[in-house]
Amino acid sequence: MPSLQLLQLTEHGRGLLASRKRTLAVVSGALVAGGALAYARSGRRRRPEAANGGDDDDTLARKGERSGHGGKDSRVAGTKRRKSALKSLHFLAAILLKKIGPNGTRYLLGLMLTAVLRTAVGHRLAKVQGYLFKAAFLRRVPTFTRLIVENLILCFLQSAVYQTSKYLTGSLNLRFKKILTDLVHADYFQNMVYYKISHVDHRISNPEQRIASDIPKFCSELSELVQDDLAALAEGLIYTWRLCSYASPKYMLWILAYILVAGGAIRNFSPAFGKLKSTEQHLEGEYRQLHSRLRTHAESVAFYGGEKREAYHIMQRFQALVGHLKHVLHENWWFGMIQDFFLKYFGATVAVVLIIEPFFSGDLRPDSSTLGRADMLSNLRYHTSVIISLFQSLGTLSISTRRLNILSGYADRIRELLDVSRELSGVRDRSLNHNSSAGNYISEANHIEFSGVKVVTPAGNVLVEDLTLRVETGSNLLITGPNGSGKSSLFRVLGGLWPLVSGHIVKPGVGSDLNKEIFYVPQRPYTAVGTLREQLIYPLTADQEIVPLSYDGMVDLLKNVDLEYLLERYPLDKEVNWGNELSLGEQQRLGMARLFYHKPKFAILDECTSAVTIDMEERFCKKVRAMGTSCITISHRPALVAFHNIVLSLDGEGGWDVQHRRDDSSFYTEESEFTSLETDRKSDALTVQRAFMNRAKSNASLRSEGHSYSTKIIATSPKLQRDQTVHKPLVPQLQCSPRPLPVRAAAMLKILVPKLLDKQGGQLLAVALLIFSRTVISDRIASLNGTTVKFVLEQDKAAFVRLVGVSVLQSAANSFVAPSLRTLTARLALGWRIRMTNHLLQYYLRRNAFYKVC
Ligand SMILES: Nc1ncnc2c1ncn2[C@@H]1O[C@H](COP(=O)(O)OP(=O)(O)OP(=O)(O)O)[C@@H](O)[C@H]1O
Repeated sequence: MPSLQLLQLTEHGRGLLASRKRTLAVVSGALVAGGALAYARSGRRRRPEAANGGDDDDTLARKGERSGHGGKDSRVAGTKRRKSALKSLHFLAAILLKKIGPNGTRYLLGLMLTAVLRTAVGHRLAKVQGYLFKAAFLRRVPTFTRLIVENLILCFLQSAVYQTSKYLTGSLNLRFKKILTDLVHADYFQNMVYYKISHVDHRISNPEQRIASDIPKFCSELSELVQDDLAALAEGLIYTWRLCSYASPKYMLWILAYILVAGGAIRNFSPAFGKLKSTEQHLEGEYRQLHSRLRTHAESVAFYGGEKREAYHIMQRFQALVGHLKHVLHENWWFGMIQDFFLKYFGATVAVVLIIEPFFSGDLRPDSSTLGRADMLSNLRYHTSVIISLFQSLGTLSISTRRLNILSGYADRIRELLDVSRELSGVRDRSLNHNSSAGNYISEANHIEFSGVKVVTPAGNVLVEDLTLRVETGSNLLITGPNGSGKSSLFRVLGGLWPLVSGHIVKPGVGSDLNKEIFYVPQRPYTAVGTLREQLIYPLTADQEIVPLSYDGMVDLLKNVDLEYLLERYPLDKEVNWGNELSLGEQQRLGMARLFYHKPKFAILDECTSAVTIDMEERFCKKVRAMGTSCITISHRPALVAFHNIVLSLDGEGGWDVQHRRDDSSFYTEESEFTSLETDRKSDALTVQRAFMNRAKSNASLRSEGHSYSTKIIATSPKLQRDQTVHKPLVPQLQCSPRPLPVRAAAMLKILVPKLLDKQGGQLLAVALLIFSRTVISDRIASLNGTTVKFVLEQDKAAFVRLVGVSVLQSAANSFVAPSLRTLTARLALGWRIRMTNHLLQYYLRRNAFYKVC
């Protein structure tokens, strides 16, 4: 803004200005025309893209956006969507305010206080800087020195208050994050909602993205908005009061009128930023999910050699994300031009008029004396600060709608997750209600009983019809049937993972987690990352143990399943990713040891011995029996029939039958009333049953031999001498000798800008050109401000009006250059992201690198 130095503009300078004005007008016109042409072209380019179709979410989202400009229906739908998103924002804001607590309240109050302090310090600084102008003009050195010292102190205070305000904003952000994350977790970890969301409900595609990314972004943007708006409110109020007290209130009214009209006009153009943000987060989530899937199934993909297929899938998702990001950049670009023009640059011209007007005809008009000119400079400096601060604060408040719009995009996704989680966490409660009108409920008893239970998949396929079966404590049930007949699904219903659609279930431990009384051992037991001890006591944590598991206890448990060598291989406190390091058989044996530790009343063994030796399977069954635990075993192995006194056979088409072992070891049959034609699947089930009957006899003779074949082999084999020395890893470790910085920078540059004349190089040059244009325009604006002061001193109204015209042109040029620069920089960043991703994926998906790095 005005400076003393600029007062020294000469006649020659004015001449130069006149010729430059023409140049500037031509350049501005060219830039605006170029911008309009580029916009029209990019709009045309996008249309065929959409016409080509592609059913990805991005295209759909864009279709939705665009159709919003067309049909009335879609406009109504757009308005409804926006309203619902804003409702979500209100909903979350109400929760945050309710749960903010004393600490959060302190942060909020602190932010209010710092906002007022910042304004007060800023106001005093504006005054002091005005006095500085006056002291310099009158050459009063002692006053000037005192003011410089005060100015320095105020600057320090301002930076201290600003940093405090940043700290408080960060703390408020953390508080918000904690409240929302706790709230989501409370339902998400209740009643197996985390399972139901992805396996049963399917309304929410990637909950982890919403929890780990949407919540932090929402909280960070909300706390920033609170800080900015509080500061803007404090500045708005204080500067309005000041302006009205030393000049006329009409200036304030003009500013307000301008901001309201400009803000209203901008709002009409605004794209649905909330929806765009929501789609962006959705696509980011899908892309990340594919990467996590690859990590989880790295071994299988590597064995199949499926990296090309995976790369294709990942790149497809990445392309959808990039397409959407480009669309967002485009929307930001054209909207940024309109917003910047009205609120920043043309607003600045209006501000200049409001700053200068009282010096031509108002209360601040200078007299011709030296003191009068000095006063005028001082007032001009102060008045400029007041008007600019008022414009800025009202501008900040008026763009809050746009920021709220973006926030509502996150809010909608978070609220959706909260609603679905809450709904799913309440499902169990309905079936726990004994007076359920539907007649389906779960109640407590010492045994397990199914009465008229129907098992239906989330897709609606009936697997078991009207099952009636009772398993007393002490008896053991074997469940058999062809693949996909619903064996595991029966326990999904028993455990409450799938809803009980009809019938009555009785089981111990109702209302608590499945594992308390009924312990589930799956085929691939879940092995959490942690120490060996943590695997054995899972899902308990050390502080939940009633009697802590001692080292000797661990040795006993592991000896039972021949895994004691793990104690030698892994130090006790070493955290290991057991799922990656143990074979399936070892993992199954670890799962058995876990069962021995928990000693539940009932154990559901879901093909949990499929990968261990027959000998180990027998030992396991005997041990479980000796523990007094009743087994409900799902298995295709006929050998296991000897350990069970009930066999339930499912045919996968709703039918079932139960065979009870009599004391004489023969079975009698109890069939379901549900009969169907003798299909292939039914005959499969019969074959399995027959095999059970035959194996039951042969197993009895085998058992009489005392020792199994494998036991003999193990007994005669020499004992393994375990070498205590530490072996060097056989897989070569990555050599990480750090390369010098210039070499790394050169390598990075080679990836990011391989050629100066390609697309990225061109963008880089365009950014440089735009930065240069911006500097030229800023320089012109600075000269213009100086010239303005000169015209005020000379009271040359005609020259001032001409200058305002030039200022409008400069504003137009700037409102093209600034958003274009932002967009181009963001496009450059996106281009580099694409390059880096392609470069990394090329190596990551080659020669099974994705498997090796895990
Ligand atoms: N989340 C789900 N949504 C829809 N259908 C499912 C879901 N989970 C399982 N199913 C279907 O339910 C059927 C029964 O599955 P289940 O896992 O109970 O079979 P199973 O008898 O244990 O088979 P297997 O012997 O192969 O382990 C299968 O056809 C399966 O495709």
